Amino acid sequence: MASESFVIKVPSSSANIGPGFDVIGLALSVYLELHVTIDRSKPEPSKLPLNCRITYEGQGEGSPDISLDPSSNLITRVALYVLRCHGQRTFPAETHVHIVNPIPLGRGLGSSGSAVVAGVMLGHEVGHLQLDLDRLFDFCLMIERHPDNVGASLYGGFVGTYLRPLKPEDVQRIEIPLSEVLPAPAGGVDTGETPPEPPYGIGHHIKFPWATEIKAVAIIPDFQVPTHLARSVLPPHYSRPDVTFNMQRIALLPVALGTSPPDPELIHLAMQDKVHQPYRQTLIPGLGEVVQSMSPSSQPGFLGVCLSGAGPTILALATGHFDEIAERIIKILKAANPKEIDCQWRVLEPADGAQVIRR
Ligand SMILES: Nc1ncnc2c1ncn2[C@@H]1O[C@H](COP(=O)(O)OP(=O)(O)O)[C@@H](O)[C@H]1O
Ligand SMILES: N[C@@H](CCOP(=O)(O)O)C(=O)O
Repeated sequence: MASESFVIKVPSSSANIGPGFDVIGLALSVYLELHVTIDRSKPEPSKLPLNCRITYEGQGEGSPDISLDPSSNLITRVALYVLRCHGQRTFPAETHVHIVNPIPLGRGLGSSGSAVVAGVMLGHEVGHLQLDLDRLFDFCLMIERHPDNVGASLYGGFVGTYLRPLKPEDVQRIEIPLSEVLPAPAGGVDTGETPPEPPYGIGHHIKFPWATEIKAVAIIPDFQVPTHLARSVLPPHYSRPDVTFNMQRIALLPVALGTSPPDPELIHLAMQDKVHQPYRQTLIPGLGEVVQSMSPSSQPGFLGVCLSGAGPTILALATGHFDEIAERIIKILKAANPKEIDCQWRVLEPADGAQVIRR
């Protein structure tokens, strides 16, 4: 085959949906795309680093967050990890990856989870590896260590994710530091070593139904909250009443969001959380007030509200009156922020999982 081209399309996600911290995820209709071309027709060896050229358009274009060096870019580093676990040291000559990314970075809409899924699928496709989706999930989980956002982006829809009990030696393997899984820069000194392969069957998912009347209104402030920072403010231990509170709600949530017509009071109750949102309010001024002040009885069309992923995006679920809901939330966020902030908002739908499109 002289040349090959295909598109990898991966949805964004909203993780947690209130009480489902590190468990529940919803794939959303904003998509990261990789337009990949492999030109095998040139007789001489490729002069490209790692045989790969990256171009990029979209969120964060030109910023240091998005490297165009294949040994540093998150997507191509992840692809190289998958390839190297299968005895392939570089991309096939000459590989061009054009990234089109409308997912805002560091806002809690799963940009990094989508990038990891896209990277795993890229390695899988260019290496012609023939792995199934569950094995691809294992690779994603060696990098993004919580399964909710990558699970939603890989499998699509509204999902519950969980980690299987692993053998002691496999537990040690999934705790290998990220720096060993994805040495940076990947193309620096190539020791020729095979990186640590994921154990089989690390994660699992289950798809929940989603009532078609329910839309997701994403209110996206114009500042970033890196996920590692939003995780660092969480306590190491929780009180029994707080854990019980979340377990009671998480037992309701999939049924509440899958039942048509939706019951606004039940959904509002089922989206409450005491495990992560109260602690993250310190990073997202106004979050507490949004959660406490919005209710179905005072806001037509409104069902419930939560922090999207690690934030700062706020996700309201609603059946209508989207503009009024978004404007009310934006007003609260603006009033609570000491600095002037801007917010964009969008009405999104649940999305299908990651796909490879060949024409
Ligand atoms: N398409 C992409 N290509 C390369 N790197 C990306 C891409 N999307 C996200 N990233 C990396 O992930 C970081 C954001 O990750 P994170 O803090 O987890 O926020 P988010 O909530 O958006 O996932 C970005 O700063 C960037 O380094
Ligand atoms: N469960 C994680 C999800 C992080 O999602 P992201 O979209 O912010 O990357 C968390 O809440 O930390």
